[in-house]
Amino acid sequence: MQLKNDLLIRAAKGETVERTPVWLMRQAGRILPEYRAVRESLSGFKELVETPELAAEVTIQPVDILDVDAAIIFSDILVVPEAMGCTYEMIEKRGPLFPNTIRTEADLKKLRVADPHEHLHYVLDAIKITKKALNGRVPLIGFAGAPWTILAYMVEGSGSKTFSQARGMLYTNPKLAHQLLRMITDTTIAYLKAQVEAGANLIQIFDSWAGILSPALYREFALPYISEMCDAITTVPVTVFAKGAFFAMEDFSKLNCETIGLDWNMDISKARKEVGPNKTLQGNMDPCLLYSSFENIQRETINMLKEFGPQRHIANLGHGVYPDTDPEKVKCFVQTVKEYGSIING
Ligand SMILES: Cc1c2[nH]c(c1CCC(=O)O)Cc1[nH]c(c(CCC(=O)O)c1C)Cc1[nH]c(c(CCC(=O)O)c1C)Cc1[nH]c(c(C)c1CCC(=O)O)C2
Repeated sequence: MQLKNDLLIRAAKGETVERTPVWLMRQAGRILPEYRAVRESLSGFKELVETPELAAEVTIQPVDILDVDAAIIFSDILVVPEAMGCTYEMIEKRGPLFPNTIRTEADLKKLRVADPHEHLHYVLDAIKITKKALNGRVPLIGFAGAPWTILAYMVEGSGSKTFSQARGMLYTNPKLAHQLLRMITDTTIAYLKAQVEAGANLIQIFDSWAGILSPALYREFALPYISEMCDAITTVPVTVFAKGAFFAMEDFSKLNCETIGLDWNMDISKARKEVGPNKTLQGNMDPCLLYSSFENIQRETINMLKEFGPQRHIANLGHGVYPDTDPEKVKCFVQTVKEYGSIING
């Protein structure tokens, strides 16, 4: 189906756009009262993720309410470990918890390379329902976690400031780490291909814990698997967002992907030099700006647009929007990009 608003796709491919496209990581979720209303009627987060009609509904909410240029399918990166046989619980106000972590050869033996059509059909169904309901209004983004970030949760068993168990495994049992990364990568490639088949117009890979690895570990345990994933997705643009990986920008320039996401720690002009002219950059406003006044949001957003320049930029935050952000402030960010993104282009 022809997209009515294809700014995101054209910007990703480096085609000329009349205005910078804008969306927000974690736009579907707790910032919206409409999301909380759907969520409260259910037993928990997982029920929402696993009920395709409801996942589709909350996917479309930010398109209607925030007026963003893309939808991102409502799901989680943790559905992949679950499909592999390592289930998680989402504990209210605390985050994910894996009752059975993967730390030994015996743990690994209990896992499988998942078949997305068998074990992740609910996400594929949600994509199909969303596409139909969107009727081409905006592109739909599919996503998955990068293998290192998924390993981090499977080994650690929960969120952590240091992920010391997971990072430790890279030194104490690199062979086991590579075996696990292999299984995650094979599962994720099949899963992303199935998302594209179901209708995803662009794929984003989230490497949320990239920044806790040394450059050497990142090159051994993270980059090769991301590179493989980029090579495997050939029919839609791919975005790689590796939070904190300022040290890997030159490596990213060689990836077979269209867009690199930047967090707010990264210097825009330095990243542009290192990534080169042939990739689109996405980001990178500090989510905390949205706690500030409307005037500040406008001013800083315009500064950001000027720094990135009119082409090969997708406006976004440098990480997911924080749950206690006022949706009116999000709208201000989106509207500022929409207004000034064309003036700067013109
Ligand atoms: C690391 C990571 C996770 N999940 C995700 C990442 C990568 C992005 C990042 O770095 O933030 C990705 C994700 N999670 C969710 C989405 C939905 C789509 C969107 O971006 O709008 C996406 C893209 C929904 C969610 N995923 C989660 C919620 C909150 C659960 C709720 O509704 O109660 C939502 C809306 C829960 C979740 N999921 C995860 C954690 C650590 C938590 C708990 C902390 C938190 O709440 O943010 C794992």
